[in-house]
Amino acid sequence: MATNKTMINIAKNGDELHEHLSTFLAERLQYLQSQHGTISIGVSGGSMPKQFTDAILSLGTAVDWKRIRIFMCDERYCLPTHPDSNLGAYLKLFPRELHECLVPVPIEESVARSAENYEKVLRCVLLPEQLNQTARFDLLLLGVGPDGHTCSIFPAPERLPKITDYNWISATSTSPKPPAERVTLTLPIINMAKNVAFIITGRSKAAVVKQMCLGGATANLPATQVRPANGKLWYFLDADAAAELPHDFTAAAANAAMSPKSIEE
Ligand SMILES: O=C1O[C@H](COP(=O)(O)O)[C@@H](O)[C@H](O)[C@H]1O
Repeated sequence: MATNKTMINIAKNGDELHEHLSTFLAERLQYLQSQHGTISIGVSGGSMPKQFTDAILSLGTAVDWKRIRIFMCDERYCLPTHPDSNLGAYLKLFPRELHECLVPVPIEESVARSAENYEKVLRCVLLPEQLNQTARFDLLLLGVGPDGHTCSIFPAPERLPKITDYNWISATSTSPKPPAERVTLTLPIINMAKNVAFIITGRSKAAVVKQMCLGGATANLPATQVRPANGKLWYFLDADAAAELPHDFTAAAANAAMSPKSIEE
């Protein structure tokens, strides 16, 4: 269910979605860069690499790249050179001088070992001095599949065993969406993030979006379980993804100015 921490943006088309996303990133990064330390951003794969890259690169020198670390919210168990690699998609789109901002998921001898070592990377970068704290990402950008998966958390999450010390990262070898082997953030660390933004486009997502915005959380639709405990939640939708929202809901949201609009429960 949308809460009063939920902001909804519905774009008429791809250009407007780009504008919404660029404005959001500019505002969030301006705030985060006024704070101290590294800025940790998690990004997703699929359709997001181009959306995110176009938006953040459009901000030019407003981005303090030397403080930014971009993590994969999930990764397919393959090398960055493989066409399935989420990191590989960003490496192709980011200018070479910014590649050092991209934090790879270690691809080890097994997908479980990759998950274990990725959690160690997170502990070192996100919490160098507070190892027993839960890592709080500054910003997570999530996609959603038509089946309600987000990151690589698919329906029937028993696929995701606790395999790492802190359970911030898990792995699956039975992803129903190829490739089968993946590493992923878990819901506990997702829901500790300070800011979470879904970027969802396409008519195939409309039913899931309706459940995410108007229905309750259910394990059958993992994206509905993303409810940042002390963070803010944004939805960046195109008209197709918002097609099953009530007309007045859509109208109200669509009338919003560029800035996000609080939607009361
Ligand atoms: O396989 C994946 O799918 C989801 C959704 O992708 P989309 O192209 O439908 O937006 C993506 O968020 C995730 O990172 C990826 O591994």
